[in-house]
Amino acid sequence: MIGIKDKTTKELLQHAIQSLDPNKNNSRLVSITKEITDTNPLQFFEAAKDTGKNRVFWASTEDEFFLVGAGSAVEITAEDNRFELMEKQWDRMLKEAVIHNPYKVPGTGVLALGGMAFDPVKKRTGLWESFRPGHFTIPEYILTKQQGKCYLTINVYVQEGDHPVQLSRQVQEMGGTLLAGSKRPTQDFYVTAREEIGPEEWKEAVRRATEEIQQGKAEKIVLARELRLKFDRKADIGKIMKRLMDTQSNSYIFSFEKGDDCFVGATPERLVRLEENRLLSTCLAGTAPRGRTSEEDERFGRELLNDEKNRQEHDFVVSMIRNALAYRCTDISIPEEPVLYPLKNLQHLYTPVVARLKEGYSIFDIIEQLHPTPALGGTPRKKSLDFIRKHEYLDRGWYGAPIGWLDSNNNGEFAVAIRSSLIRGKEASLFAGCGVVADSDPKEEYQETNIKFLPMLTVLGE
Ligand SMILES: C=C(O[C@@H]1C=C(C(=O)O)C=C[C@H]1O)C(=O)O
Ligand SMILES: [Mg+2]
Repeated sequence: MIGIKDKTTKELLQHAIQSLDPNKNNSRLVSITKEITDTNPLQFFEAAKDTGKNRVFWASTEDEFFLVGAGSAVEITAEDNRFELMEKQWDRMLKEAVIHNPYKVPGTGVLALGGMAFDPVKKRTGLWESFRPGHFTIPEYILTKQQGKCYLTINVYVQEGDHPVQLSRQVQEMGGTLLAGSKRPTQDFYVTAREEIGPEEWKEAVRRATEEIQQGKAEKIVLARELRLKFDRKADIGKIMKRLMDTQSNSYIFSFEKGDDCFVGATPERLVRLEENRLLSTCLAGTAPRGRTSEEDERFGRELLNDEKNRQEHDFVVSMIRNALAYRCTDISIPEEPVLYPLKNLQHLYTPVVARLKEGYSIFDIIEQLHPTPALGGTPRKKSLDFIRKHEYLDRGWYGAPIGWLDSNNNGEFAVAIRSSLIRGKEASLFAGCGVVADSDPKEEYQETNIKFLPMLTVLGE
């Protein structure tokens, strides 16, 4: 990794191209970050559509933190053994990279955004054909907005024979186009059909899961189902992101676009945040609706906090995360009791986790260790995954899996991709699941998934 101070784009590119070793790997990433004037992330996202580039959007609404990426400078992908292979590709790429980033702000500089399949073992269907079991993109252009300040990062993969003057003009022009925003009006679209996939079969699977749990074969199994929508025209992703931003607070709002397919959502569930060695994780499980009045809302909240079944769902997550972090972290701090985590359509039990990551471990190690937590898989992990593979009538794809970003300064954040939908042109698949424990009632769990569909359903026009 080479760091250079105060150079122009042209000079940096020139330097990088000249430094290529023709006898070795004759290409490398050049990454240049500049602070820019205030820029609207959604406008940048829209402008990127006009350029025909694939886009990625990430917002942590709580911190007013935004990342918007356009295009792709480097792709990191893996099928099997994905954590190790992706980390190797990331490290190798960074070693060769020329990075000009004087700011060191989390989420600037060389940054990979992406995600992975929930279960690389389960047989895939055509639904998720555009999404690999592990896939990160280092976008060509990244807008970072953090604490009111905006940064533009340009990532270029330079090769021998590249012309620095031309290349510099080209990337600066494109940067300007993206920062100028889009004049194109967003497009309305309407739901024309709605289909729940196998609701009766799903309830039956829940019943079976409770049986297995009562027989002591597992303690918790999370089962998910799908709801399909059809639209009168292609769904406008920019419009969906805007609506999610307007309606879903306390969430991570995301979109990963691959051609006509796009995975979008607003998830409240942090898996891990790393700032150098300071680690945060979250236990989020146990659900109640929001009340119509503040009295009703408080009553639902109180009942949730005291409900044995929901507390059980939650506690499995807390103990698993505690154990998973034990070897890799010090100073682990977890409160004894959960608190409420209110969202627009529902409320959850929430326990925050704070720790320090030990030297020698990376965010990849932590994700590998944590995924899937009992919030999305179950307890014990292997037993619950076996049950899901056998009885869940759904290709989860990236639903329920870690999605997020990491940068070259050991910062990163990953969330669990729930409250989400895969948009495929004029169609959408929505996903929602429930933690099934010994005394789960299939009808009630079914109702719980109905509420969990709401954040996406409402922004898709239902
Ligand atoms: C599986 C989902 O959510 C998970 C299940 C919960 C529950 O059953 O109480 C609550 C939050 C998440 O851990 C989902 O939203 O699809
Ligand atoms: Mg539940």
